[in-house]
Amino acid sequence: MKKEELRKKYKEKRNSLLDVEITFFQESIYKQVFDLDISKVKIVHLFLSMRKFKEIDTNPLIDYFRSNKKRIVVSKCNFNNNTLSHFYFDEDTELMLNKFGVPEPNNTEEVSESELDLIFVPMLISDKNNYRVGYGKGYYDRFLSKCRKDVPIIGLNFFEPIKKIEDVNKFDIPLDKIIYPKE
Ligand SMILES: Nc1nc2c(c(=O)[nH]1)N(C=O)[C@@H](CNc1ccc(C(=O)N[C@@H](CCC(=O)O)C(=O)O)cc1)CN2
Ligand SMILES: Nc1ncnc2c1ncn2[C@@H]1O[C@H](COP(=O)(O)OP(=O)(O)OP(=O)(O)O)[C@@H](O)[C@H]1O
Repeated sequence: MKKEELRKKYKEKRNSLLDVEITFFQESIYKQVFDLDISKVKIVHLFLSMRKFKEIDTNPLIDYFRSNKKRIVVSKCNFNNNTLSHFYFDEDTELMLNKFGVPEPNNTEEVSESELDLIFVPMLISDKNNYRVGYGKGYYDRFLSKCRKDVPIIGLNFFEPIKKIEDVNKFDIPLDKIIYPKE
């Protein structure tokens, strides 16, 4: 299937998940994140969920990384050119919802892509080659192209990867790992 069709299909699938399913799936996803080796990581980039679209709640992961003395970085959307800028998200950082419903930090220090040591990315679906489909504006493809090449990029999703996204393009960057509910 192609991205456009996959976007529609997986938006619908996610919307129809029950709260109990989401809770169950998230527990499995969190456990797998807690098993990652983070000994060399200082700065973790995470997304803050669009709750209206039933994205994975990343708050427990933020708590986990903070309690392990990692600094958290989150993004702000630049709507004029579909790029992201990145800012520290500390315990006292205020958040405001942007026009997409994504929480964004207010008045904190900007961080360059090269400083990030571990990156978690949202998605609608991925395939067995670790390519992802997002909301189709290229925010994450532009962002990931600027990160250090040694940095693990980990996708989080409620759904198992499909066999193949048919219309992968030259901007698509494959992820290093996809975490989805298992066992
Ligand atoms: N939590 C989270 N943050 C993220 C992403 C994400 O998938 N999840 N993104 C991943 O790339 C970027 C945001 N991408 C988005 C692209 C489109 C829409 C969206 O709602 N589009 C509506 C039209 C909204 C409008 O223009 O007012 C639509 O397409 O119907 C939302 C987010 C950056 N931040
Ligand atoms: N690094 C880049 N430089 C210029 N254009 C890009 C880059 N990455 C992606 N694009 C463009 O952005 C558009 C959206 O890309 P794509 O369909 O892969 O989005 P997506 O990965 O589903 O969405 P998102 O990254 O927002 O979650 C495409 O037209 C693509 O050509």
